[in-house]
Amino acid sequence: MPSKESSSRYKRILLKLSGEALAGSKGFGIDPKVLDRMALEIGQLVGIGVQVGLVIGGGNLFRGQELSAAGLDRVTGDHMGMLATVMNALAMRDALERANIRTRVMSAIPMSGIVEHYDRRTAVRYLNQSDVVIFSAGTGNPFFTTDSAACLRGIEIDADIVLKATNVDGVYTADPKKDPEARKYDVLTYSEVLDKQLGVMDLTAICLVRDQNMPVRVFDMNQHGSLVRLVVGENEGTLIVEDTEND
Ligand SMILES: Nc1ncnc2c1ncn2[C@@H]1O[C@H](COP(=O)(O)OP(=O)(O)O)[C@@H](O)[C@H]1O
Ligand SMILES: O=c1ccn([C@@H]2O[C@H](COP(=O)(O)OP(=O)(O)O)[C@@H](O)[C@H]2O)c(=O)[nH]1
Repeated sequence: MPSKESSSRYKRILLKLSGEALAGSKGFGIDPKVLDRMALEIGQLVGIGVQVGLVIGGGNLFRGQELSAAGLDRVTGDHMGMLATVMNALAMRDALERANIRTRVMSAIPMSGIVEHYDRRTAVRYLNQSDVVIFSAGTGNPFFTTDSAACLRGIEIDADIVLKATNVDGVYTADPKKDPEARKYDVLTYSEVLDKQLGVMDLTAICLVRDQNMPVRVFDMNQHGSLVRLVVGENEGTLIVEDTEND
């Protein structure tokens, strides 16, 4: 294994995992095999000295918008979605701890006896002692997404980059699942994402990272080893930054 500090281009990252990614091929719920593989890859980062903050979505269990379309009150649906992210966080903590990786779960919604309430200074202290910190319950507010939560927490903890692990291998000129002609970008600016309405991340999240100049990389974590490869400097996925000239 490479020596600490030497091989990583980042000291601290915020990794966003979609809830769907945890469901594996089943499409719903949590696949323990997927959790174990992700824990392994996250453990490799900790092993080379990277501090890891994690935000996990809830789409494998509940999404407020979908529940609302089915007739539920939207805010109630969003509360259910946020609670789903706490369940995913508990499952991920379990997998990480089984792999001997010290892990903390914090929640934006107080949940005494189950997880700690989110506190930025405490989170940074944990990260500095190499604990993985999972930020659950999104932003704590309805009408937001876990992409926004990931960008928010990434900015708050002063991460070097927000890494969005999703089910496509980057940002394309159009949705690659619908347009076979779509071409992948290696790098693009926040303004291009907004102007071209590239739908890989919600606009609230993109505006937040643009305003704080926080780089984002979108990549496919289903490709084994992609997380470690990009952290050690390989060109995985698509980088979104302020100015593509200076990258
Ligand atoms: N221009 C685009 N480039 C890449 N993916 C896109 C684009 N437009 C839409 N998508 C879709 O965005 C999806 C990923 O975003 P999202 O569903 O928010 O991810 P997650 O559930 O991982 O948060 C992909 O499944 C992809 O089909
Ligand atoms: O700050 C937040 C984050 C999430 N959610 C709710 O939690 C659900 C699950 O999150 P998301 O859809 O972002 O999960 P992912 O698509 O990443 O699995 C969302 O649909 C919302 O209903 C919310 O209300 N506020």
